[in-house]
Amino acid sequence: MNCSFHDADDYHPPSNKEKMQKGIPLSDEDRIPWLETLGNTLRESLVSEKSVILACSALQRRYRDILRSADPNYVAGSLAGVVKFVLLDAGSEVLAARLEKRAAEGKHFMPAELLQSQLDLLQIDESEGILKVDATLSPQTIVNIIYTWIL
Ligand SMILES: Nc1ncnc2c1ncn2[C@@H]1O[C@H](COP(=O)(O)OP(=O)(O)OP(=O)(O)O)[C@@H](O)[C@H]1O
Ligand SMILES: O=C(O)[C@H](O)[C@@H](O)[C@H](O)[C@H](O)CO
Repeated sequence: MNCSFHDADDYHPPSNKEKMQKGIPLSDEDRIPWLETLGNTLRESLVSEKSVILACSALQRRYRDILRSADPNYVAGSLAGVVKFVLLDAGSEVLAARLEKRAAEGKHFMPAELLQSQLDLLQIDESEGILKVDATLSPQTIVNIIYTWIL
């Protein structure tokens, strides 16, 4: 897609990762500075009109607004800016199975037991215009759908 990519997990301070590893959900105090850092990272691309993709669990509208404010022309409360969101949408059973497999392979710090706390927080308002893509499709199909939507 000819743009830079960031994984939000790479921006968590060690204290956040240690907390999650112990099975303790993050609080807003843990998340807000992390989201502000992510917003600053996005802004570095957006100020020079470069496209950038961030993979991030921005579960709530207020978290997404911090990322929306990375748009140099952001108007508080507006949904019309350049920052767009895509939800990789799957049921809790699919997500649990994937997380358990990933954790068992020792590939990730996030234990599957934290899934329910994440789903409890997930809030997607239709008015936000977020693209929902079925995350059980193949990765290539998912990319094609997103690419077509973004163009
Ligand atoms: N479209 C897909 N089809 C089948 N398996 C998938 C698909 N997408 C991801 N997975 C699998 O699901 C697991 C979680 O994927 P991944 O680690 O990329 O998720 P993530 O979005 O980065 O999650 P997190 O937000 O927890 O970091 C991985 O084991 C991955 O192989
Ligand atoms: O805000 C949060 O609670 C965290 O960002 C989590 O969402 C994890 O980092 C992620 O799910 C693991 O990849």
